[in-house]
Amino acid sequence: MAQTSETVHEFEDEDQSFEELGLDARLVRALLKKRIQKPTPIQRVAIPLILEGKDVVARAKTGSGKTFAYLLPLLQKLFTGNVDRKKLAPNAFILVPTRELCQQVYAEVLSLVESCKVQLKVVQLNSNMLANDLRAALAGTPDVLIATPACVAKCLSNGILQAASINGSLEILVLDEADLLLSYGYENDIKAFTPHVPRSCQCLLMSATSSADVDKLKKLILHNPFILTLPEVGNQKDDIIPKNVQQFWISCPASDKLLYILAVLKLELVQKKVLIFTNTIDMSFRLKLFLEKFGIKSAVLNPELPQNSRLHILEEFNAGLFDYLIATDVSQSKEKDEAPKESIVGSQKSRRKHAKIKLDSEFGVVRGIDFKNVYTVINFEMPQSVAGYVHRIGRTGRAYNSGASISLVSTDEMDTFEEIRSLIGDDENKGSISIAEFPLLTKNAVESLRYRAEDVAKSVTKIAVRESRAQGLRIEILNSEKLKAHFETNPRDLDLLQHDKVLSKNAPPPHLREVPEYLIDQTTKEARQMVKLARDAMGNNNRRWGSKRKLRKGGDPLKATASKRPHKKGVGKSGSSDGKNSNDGHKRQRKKDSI
Ligand SMILES: Nc1ncnc2c1ncn2[C@@H]1O[C@H](COP(=O)(O)OP(=O)(O)OP(=O)(O)O)[C@@H](O)[C@H]1O
Repeated sequence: MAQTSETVHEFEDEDQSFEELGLDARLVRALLKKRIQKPTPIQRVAIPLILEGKDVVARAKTGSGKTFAYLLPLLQKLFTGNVDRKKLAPNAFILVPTRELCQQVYAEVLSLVESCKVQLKVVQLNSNMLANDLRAALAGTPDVLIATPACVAKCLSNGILQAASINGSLEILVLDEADLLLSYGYENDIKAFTPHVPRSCQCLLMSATSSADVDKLKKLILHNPFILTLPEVGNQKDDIIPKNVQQFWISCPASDKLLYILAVLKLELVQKKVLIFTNTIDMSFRLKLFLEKFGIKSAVLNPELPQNSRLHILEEFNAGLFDYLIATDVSQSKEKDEAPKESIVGSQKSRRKHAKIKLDSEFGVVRGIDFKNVYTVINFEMPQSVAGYVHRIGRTGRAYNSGASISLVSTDEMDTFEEIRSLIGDDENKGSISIAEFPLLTKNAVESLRYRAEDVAKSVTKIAVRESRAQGLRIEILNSEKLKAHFETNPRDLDLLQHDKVLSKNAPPPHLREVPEYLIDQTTKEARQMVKLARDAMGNNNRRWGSKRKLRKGGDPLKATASKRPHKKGVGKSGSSDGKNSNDGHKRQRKKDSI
């Protein structure tokens, strides 16, 4: 396919409104309902080009609003164009790498279509659906299809979608998270599909990083694309992480990671909500069990769980029903390659009886998923690539909200970390872009918790992990069935199930729920107080674009202290204890705006 490209460098008017970009009034109103007033830079450039019918390759940072950058003009074209009611295949295909993303994009499209009160049929398909269900979903030919490439390939090979129909109907094709599509193994699926994409079809390719894979896709699919590389994105190596995310790291032995994360969380040195990444499912459960002994409740998210549960966990976390989510990033672990693997449902005996449960190869929580209001991302285990790091950190600081990340780096992980650091940019002059040592955690603070942490860590044995993993899975399978039934009648009910249930057989001992004041040194107390003040100053709400509300200057303790390390004086002994544990008083509330 022909390959001429044009690069857009300048994005003049920062005050341009959605109307000025040529967006339909109905869409503008729908956005206002979501409290979205002003376009982001990528939206300012991409929307007019897409409305003009240009092929576009857009590369912009994580969380920069790429989804609306293509969705808004795509929907407008379908609203205002002459939709062919007799067509035999959808007019628009949106291909994404994971089911979670399918669901997320689907929900976004549906809410816009509903708000705009237009007649458009939208479906999402996944490759787990039976041929009959796929056929039923495609009956009456939807206008927009959201699916993984594997699912489209399956529909083609089963004759559920006809190549000729696609060729006759497809007007817009979007490859979202293009930097991922090939690494998720969809190359053959995409190759099976592209010959049927008509020459006239407008193709859009969205990505957060540039890579050989993106180039490959570009060559495979696009005609004369406009390549959008935002000035703020540029080509510099250090600019792929939003500037509003402060990155920190802590050096610690692998065997002390539980102790360090306990100190960071229990001493309240970071802001909530917190998203913690591990590389294996077992490690997620180990961490969950460990933390719950100290009264820190968390939910785990991994590819072993049924899809309903995964979606529900994401919804609940986004709605603010719990503050700590431990996500297994299988893209960074061997577990990905081991799928399908044996289930660990139940005991050894019952395990033999159970069929194998596959890890879901279309699972992905790291990339593209729009976690709402995550302030802190913690790499409990380091990702194994720079791209993995960028996408994990990109789960905070979304939509120009502020955020922070902390990577716990052991000696074994130092090489990877150095590589990440050199690619992300880590020199003195780059200020907040560099990955700084986490300044709020003192050696004393860590040591004060060592005895308790080591004691508890010993009790979280391999068997305990296995059992709780099996129990967690059992609960979620039950949940999943309930969810299925329940959501048919109450699609928006979030309160049915609780995903951050305690899995330990024994209730957490009361004395571990509180850290006695005498154990906390003065520096840590001050750091904790600063984090609390910052949280109060922000109302624990991250800012949105277009909002007049700004962070109080110097209100963020990490910014204030990133450059100066705390003095490591002796442990302050104070007999007083306010004994407050934010988890204990945590109220399960529904936050309306983030559903
Ligand atoms: N113009 C806007 N003003 C305010 N918020 C916005 C705007 N556009 C999008 N958002 C919000 O910003 C968040 C991030 O958007 P989106 O998921 O599209 O980012 P992304 O660039 O696709 O990120 P990633 O590369 O991680 O997938 C979403 O919650 C979205 O609702």
